[in-house]
Amino acid sequence: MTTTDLGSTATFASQAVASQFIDGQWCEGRSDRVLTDTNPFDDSVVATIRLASAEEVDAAYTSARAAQAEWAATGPADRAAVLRRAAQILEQRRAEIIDWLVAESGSTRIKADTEVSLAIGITQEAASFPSRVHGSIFDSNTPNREMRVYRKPIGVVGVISPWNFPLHLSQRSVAPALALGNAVVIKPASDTPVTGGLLIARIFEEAGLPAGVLSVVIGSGSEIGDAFVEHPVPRLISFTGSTPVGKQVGAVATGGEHLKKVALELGGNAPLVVLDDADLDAAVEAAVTGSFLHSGQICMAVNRIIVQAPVYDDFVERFTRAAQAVPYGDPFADGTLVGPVVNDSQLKGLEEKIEQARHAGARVALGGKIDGRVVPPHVFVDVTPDMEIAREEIFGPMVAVLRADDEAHALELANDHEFGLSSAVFTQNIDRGLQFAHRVEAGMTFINEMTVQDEAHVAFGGERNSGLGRFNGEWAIEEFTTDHTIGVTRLV
Ligand SMILES: NC(=O)C1=CN([C@@H]2O[C@H](COP(=O)(O)OP(=O)(O)OC[C@H]3O[C@@H](n4cnc5c(N)ncnc54)[C@H](OP(=O)(O)O)[C@@H]3O)[C@@H](O)[C@H]2O)C=CC1
Ligand SMILES: O=C(O)c1ccc(O)c(O)c1
Repeated sequence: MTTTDLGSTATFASQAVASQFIDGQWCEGRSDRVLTDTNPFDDSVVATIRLASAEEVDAAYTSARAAQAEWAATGPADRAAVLRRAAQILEQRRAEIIDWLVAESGSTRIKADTEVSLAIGITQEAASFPSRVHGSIFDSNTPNREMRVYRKPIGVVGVISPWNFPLHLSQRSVAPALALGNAVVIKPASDTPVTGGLLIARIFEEAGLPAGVLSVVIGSGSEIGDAFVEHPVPRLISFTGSTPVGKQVGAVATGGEHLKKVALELGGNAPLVVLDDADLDAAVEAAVTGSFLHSGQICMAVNRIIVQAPVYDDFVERFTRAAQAVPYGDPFADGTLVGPVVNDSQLKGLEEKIEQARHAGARVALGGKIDGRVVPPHVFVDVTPDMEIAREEIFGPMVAVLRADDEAHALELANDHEFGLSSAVFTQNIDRGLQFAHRVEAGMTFINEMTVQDEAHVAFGGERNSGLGRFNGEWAIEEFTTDHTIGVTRLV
């Protein structure tokens, strides 16, 4: 049972949130479709929301454009104060937010608590941005002229977020964009309209963000997605989700009538490499958490464990034993690491992956009976790189273990996929680890740590089909601002 009544009243911070939030108003959508938002563990209804039509998308962007100039002109200290208040409110309402994340997205309490901390971290980091933005002045080759480069907000940012870390993966675009003087419209995933957007609206409403600067439209990507992306107002679309949809969003954003920037954080297929001099206890612990936290529904999750031959059998035995002890089931229960997957579509995909892996000849070192949407941790060993379980993003509580003949073969296996987001290598020789890490084709590589890492002041993002751009810290300042060169000539 949750400690917060999340029935059809669907409230957060004493505000009914089962609606659209446009230009500072909580209002009904005008689509003829109603979204029934359900708990993936027990199918209980957590909210019912009439969806937005393209008209609401237009109203949200129009109000954002109208409000943005005044918000950008707000002093840096005042903008920073709103972000700091939002971080305080996130902390004050941590328990209620955790209940919402568990009920709406099937998050375990451990993961939900981590996600609230991540969202607070990026909000606090964003609060430092207003005073960190600066321009440059250059001497000119033209007499009596000065060349000035002003760093300005982009204008209006459209944020499309996924269901796996709905609060944080919206907030890590929304908070920096707002802090830097932009206005924002969020379209959260249909599985998580409240934790992916409407909670954020309520938090910034309470923090004193002026009306219109932030709006949230609830609608399905297939119905309003193109209208949301190709609208003339947004100057940047910040998308987090699958690679196929991300490519589609990128094509619409750059191929439509109104060209705009895109920031894409897409899929992953993280390798965790165990070299022959690794601390196996550390490698096992990191591989378990990295593979099974949030049922593996993380873009940085360990999908492949690549183990150098001399330690392969020992690692497989220890890892399988540790995976067997992973608590799975009711996400409300303290200690659960593996709760339900988010919806039947994801469940079907995982059932197919299990069959494909068995059929391809992978040995099932650990499995179990699926109960509802709870998939027990699965470990496939003796996997070869040609198998789909090694090539495709898994996004579930399962992992493939591959044997490497030597270090060079381990690197070849680690890079043998289309993605390039996160990765890890275990060795007790740091210089060996660094040399290996530099040759991994990824945006992030961790030596002697699991692959799921995110620090608000450090570059986050991927290479190849894992996306375009970086989040966090100075990289977010770059992403959510633009340069305006102004030449100043004094007539003599
Ligand atoms: N890198 C990451 O962090 C994540 C990766 N994934 C990957 O995506 C797969 C499926 O997850 P899912 O959530 O369905 O991811 P999707 O990529 O399908 O959805 C992500 C977001 O994009 C929206 N969207 C869908 N179609 C369009 C469109 N044509 N134009 C604009 N926006 C659109 C979705 O809205 P709606 O929900 O209404 O469809 C959602 O808000 C997972 O199996 C995993 O591989 C998923 C989540 C996070
Ligand atoms: O894309 C993701 O799955 C994901 C999850 C957690 C994070 O902190 C993050 O930056 C990305």
